[in-house]
Amino acid sequence: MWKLARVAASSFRRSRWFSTAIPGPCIVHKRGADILHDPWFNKDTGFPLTERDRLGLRGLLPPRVISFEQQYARFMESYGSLEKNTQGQPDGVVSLAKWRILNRLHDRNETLYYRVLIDNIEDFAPIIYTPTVGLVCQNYSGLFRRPRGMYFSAKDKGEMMSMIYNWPAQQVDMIVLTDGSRILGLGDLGVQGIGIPIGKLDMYVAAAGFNPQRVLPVMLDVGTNNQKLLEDRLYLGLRQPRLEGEEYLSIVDEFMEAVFSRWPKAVVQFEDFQMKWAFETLQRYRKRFCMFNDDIQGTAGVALAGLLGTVRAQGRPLSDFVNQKIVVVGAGSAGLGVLNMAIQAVSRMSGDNEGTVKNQFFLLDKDGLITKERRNIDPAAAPFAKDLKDVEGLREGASLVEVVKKLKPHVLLGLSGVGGIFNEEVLKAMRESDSTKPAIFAMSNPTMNAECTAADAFKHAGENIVFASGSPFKNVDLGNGKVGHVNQANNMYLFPGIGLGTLLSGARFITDEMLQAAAECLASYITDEEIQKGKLYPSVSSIRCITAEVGAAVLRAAVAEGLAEGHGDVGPRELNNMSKEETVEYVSRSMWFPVYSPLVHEK
Ligand SMILES: NC(=O)C1=CN([C@@H]2O[C@H](COP(=O)(O)OP(=O)(O)OC[C@H]3O[C@@H](n4cnc5c(N)ncnc54)[C@H](O)[C@@H]3O)[C@@H](O)[C@H]2O)C=CC1
Ligand SMILES: CC(=O)C(=O)O
Ligand SMILES: [Mg+2]
Repeated sequence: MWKLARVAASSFRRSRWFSTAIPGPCIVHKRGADILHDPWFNKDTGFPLTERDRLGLRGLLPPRVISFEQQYARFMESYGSLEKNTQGQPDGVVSLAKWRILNRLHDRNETLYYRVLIDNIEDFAPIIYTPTVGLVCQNYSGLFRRPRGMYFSAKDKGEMMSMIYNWPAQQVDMIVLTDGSRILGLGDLGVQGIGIPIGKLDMYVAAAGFNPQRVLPVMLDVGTNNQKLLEDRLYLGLRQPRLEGEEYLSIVDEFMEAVFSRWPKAVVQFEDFQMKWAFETLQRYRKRFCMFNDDIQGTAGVALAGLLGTVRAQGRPLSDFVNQKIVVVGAGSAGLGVLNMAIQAVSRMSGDNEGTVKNQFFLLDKDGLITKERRNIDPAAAPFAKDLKDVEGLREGASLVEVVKKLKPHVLLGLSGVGGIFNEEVLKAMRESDSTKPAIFAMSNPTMNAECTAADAFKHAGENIVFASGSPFKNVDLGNGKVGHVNQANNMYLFPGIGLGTLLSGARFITDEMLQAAAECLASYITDEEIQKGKLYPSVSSIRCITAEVGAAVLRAAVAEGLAEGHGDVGPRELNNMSKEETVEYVSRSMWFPVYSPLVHEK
């Protein structure tokens, strides 16, 4: 407990780098107890006496004023005690207990909540984001205490244009939307998937400095095909099968029209939609609204940055990327998104057309290697299907182990959602890889759905590998003082910067060039020295700095394309005149940082 409090105090000081010296006032339209019950404004015992007088709070709180620093230390002490008291209990029980204590703070005092989150992001991201958020979604109906975000259901058809005005904030900058149909690797969780937009937006606030008063998590409840949930008496969503076809699309259309009619400058992130709707909605909206699909586009950029890192880890120039044999396991929204972006990168590097560069990529789904012989092939996967003559010795539907043994790939990348499919035999086969430093990316979430554990990867594939996983694993002790470094290949390195850069640019659409700029920025963030230590991504603890760089790269790409219309007082001309460094500085300065602002009441 003592140790945690010490760490907390020092990180508290470190984080002040971001704070403004004198926080500006904040206008509040309520008084008295209503303020104490509003987590956006509540300071708990931290209200100074003068403010208590001004806002009608005198007598509603114990008399002593506790400083922000003291409140912070007190929370961290409680958290430390909880860690101590739950030692030895099952992981799931401990994680949910940690989530509960953080969630209670979130519900009560957002300023303090986001401050502890920012300062301790490496420790808390696994609780508010993957993997614990998966467990929270699975148990959401039982855990539910207070609503957060908005719920639009199939029963709200025709009402959304007015419903959107029920949201209390005047301005919304960032929306994360899900229909709950593919939550991490856990499948259809219906309305319970709301935990994902909430967790993603927590990362937006912590990593990109979005003002929490201007973010909105949204659940589009069109039913669920999860029989267990339909039969669960506590289930909080619509008890009906999912809408399909035009009926489904008309609900999403109505929601998008409603959002952009109230907040024309908002950015919308689509998250955890099942594959058919992920691609369809991206195509349908990306030229009409300012939106992107994180699973397809954010993941692709993070994976590409990691793949370029593996080329550097082999001591080869980036141009050697075109010679890497890459096996992608999982032909869903994430796997296909990665392939599309990687192929664009190779064709840019080689100046070759995309038809020939596809040769180095191999794609498997639940039925094995995808070749042109595949019956009823999904149209989105068809461009990556192999000609049998190009995979001599392999057959349509060849198993993963057959493919790895035959091809000796440089990279094995899993986005299948299936825990443990990189089994001992597959990992041992990677020892014969043609690479001097084979790479294993077990990117599926949450932890139990990872294609392999970090320990198994180093044990079976050898100590010489580079390893990355979607959810965090601890570094692996290889003995003799050696450490197998674990990277977290998760789209959280990019989506906050994509959202922030887009917002500040004022662009009406998110283009491939903006996304590519984000990926290239992340790829170049890591130094050669770090790469030599097996690091492909920077530490999560520096996520605000990374996001500032990524956001600036996205913003500059929008400016270069002539799409930037500016944001607030900063117009297109000012953006155009900013140097690269000035853009990073501008993005950093635009980040909200949690401090108690003086509250001023206005009727
Ligand atoms: N690390 C990260 O940043 C991200 C990770 N993900 C993870 O990727 C996973 C997949 O996501 P989506 O592509 O959206 O799902 P999806 O449902 O669209 O696709 C899953 C794919 O895996 C294939 N598959 C299933 N069983 C298989 C098996 N035994 N062998 C080979 N392939 C198999 C399916 O045929 C399908 O093509 C999820 O677990 C998700 O959490 C997704 C986005 C980002
Ligand atoms: C990280 C993420 O977006 C996913 O697993 O779906
Ligand atoms: Mg996702």
